[in-house]
Amino acid sequence: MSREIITVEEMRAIDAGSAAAGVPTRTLMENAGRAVADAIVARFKPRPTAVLCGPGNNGGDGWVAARYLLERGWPVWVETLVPRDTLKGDAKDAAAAFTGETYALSRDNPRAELVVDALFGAGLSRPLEGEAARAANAFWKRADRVVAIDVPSGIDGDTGMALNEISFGAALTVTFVSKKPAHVLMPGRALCGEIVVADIGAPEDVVAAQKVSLFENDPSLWSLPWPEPDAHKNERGHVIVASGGRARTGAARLSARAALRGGAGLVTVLSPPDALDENAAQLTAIMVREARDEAAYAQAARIARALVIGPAFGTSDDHYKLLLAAIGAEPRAPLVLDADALTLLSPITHGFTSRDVLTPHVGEFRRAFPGIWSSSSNRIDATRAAAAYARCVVLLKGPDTVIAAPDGRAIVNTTGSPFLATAGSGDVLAGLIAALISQGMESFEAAAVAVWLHGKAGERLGPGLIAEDVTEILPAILNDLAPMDLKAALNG
Ligand SMILES: NC(=O)C1=CN([C@@H]2O[C@H](COP(=O)(O)OP(=O)(O)OC[C@H]3O[C@@H](n4cnc5c(N)ncnc54)[C@H](O)[C@@H]3O)[C@@H](O)[C@H]2O)[C@H](O)CC1
Ligand SMILES: [K+]
Repeated sequence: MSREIITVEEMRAIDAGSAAAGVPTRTLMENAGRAVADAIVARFKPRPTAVLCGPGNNGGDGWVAARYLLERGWPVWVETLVPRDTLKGDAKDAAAAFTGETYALSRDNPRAELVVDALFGAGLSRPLEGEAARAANAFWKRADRVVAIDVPSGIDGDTGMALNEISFGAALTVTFVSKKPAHVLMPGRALCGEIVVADIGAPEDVVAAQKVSLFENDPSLWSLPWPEPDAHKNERGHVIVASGGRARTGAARLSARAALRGGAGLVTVLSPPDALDENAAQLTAIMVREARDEAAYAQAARIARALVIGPAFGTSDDHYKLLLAAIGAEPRAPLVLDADALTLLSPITHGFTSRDVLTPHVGEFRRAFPGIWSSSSNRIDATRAAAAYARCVVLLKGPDTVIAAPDGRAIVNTTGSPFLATAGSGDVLAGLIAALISQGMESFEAAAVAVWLHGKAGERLGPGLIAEDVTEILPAILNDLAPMDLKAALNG
């Protein structure tokens, strides 16, 4: 399956391009409606089904789907938001071809056990109101009975948000060509249920002409840096993690352990003198190095293959100086900056490099990039703008983590579980990113891989998860991803 995500505007361009290339929009609509009927028939047994049709082409898809369901003997009828004779273009043709029962959308209609939501799709331009809002509210708690065409009506295709918080929710959403941002961003993703992406016959070159640079995270987008059979630990990179002071050291150790599990050959915790014993007492495979002053942080930045600063690091003026010493070292390792490092640098005015990674959650992002946050309509645009502005990789954490590179590439992650929202989870993520960078991955890809693995760990662990578990389950997840020849070699 294609992992590309296209915007509503790109979808419109594909629509127009298809028509210009000889595939009429009426054909696309026919294919779209049939794909919806196919998806329904494959998942549900015949049952009283209402197709709620809106005024535009989303409604048109609904009329086509209703026709195919009727042809297959389903007990199906249409409930239309606007009189059939006011429809235009393809939707008018599609409606004319439907011979089954048709009602105006209202609360007095026969009771449906399945509802196909074909009210609004890509053309939603204002909040749901009137009968459409009433229907959305009526089915809000019955998403298990709803199949949405393109997006659940009320959800903006580009943002995944409902304009006035009124929308449908669905058990199944059938969309066309590729997913849209609303299918990967929250709350849209959660309101879509299962998502089916149907091929509706848009010519491949027309789709390719959009030069999409936004993707849903998936192992098909990257390859992990598996060690060669004769690998030496020095080739797998050295990650250094800066520790906070006394009684603030756990976060750095979580990060460091994740870096080791993530495949870094060597990992060192860089410790202030007062925390040296505390760190040393709890580390074995991970090394500890004392760091007294700015020179020590600059030195660490020079010798590491990736340097993590931020987890419980500290936010005093002295910490600011240590951070700047590391940033200013030349040459220096890529930096993974999280938590306190972001606080120290906010609002960000500093230019980084495309090898550096900033990993803010929303609160940190707003402080780091206040202007960008307030002027962006969704998390993808915000993260892309931040990456371009700071000239580094920016990873905006959340249930729909977005990773953006300064060149405009962006990935939205959809693995994960709410149980990852726990103490230390972000520290583990930062360490994992550094581990992958230290093994030679490009920072943008390293960030994408780390988020994917972190999310998978969350899915496998579920309730009761603590940050330490995320690190400890990595071998199982990595083993599943290992190429067959490596697995064969491991198994003798
Ligand atoms: N692009 C493709 O390849 C295909 C798209 N298909 C389907 O078409 C819709 C998009 O259709 P469009 O006509 O542009 O938009 P809508 O049907 O979503 O609605 C537009 C219509 O509704 C009015 N409107 C907008 N918001 C509201 C509101 N809150 N209340 C009342 N009225 C509203 C707006 O002014 C327009 O008049 C896409 O999602 C696909 O499902 C295809 O058929 C297949 C090819
Ligand atoms: K819809």
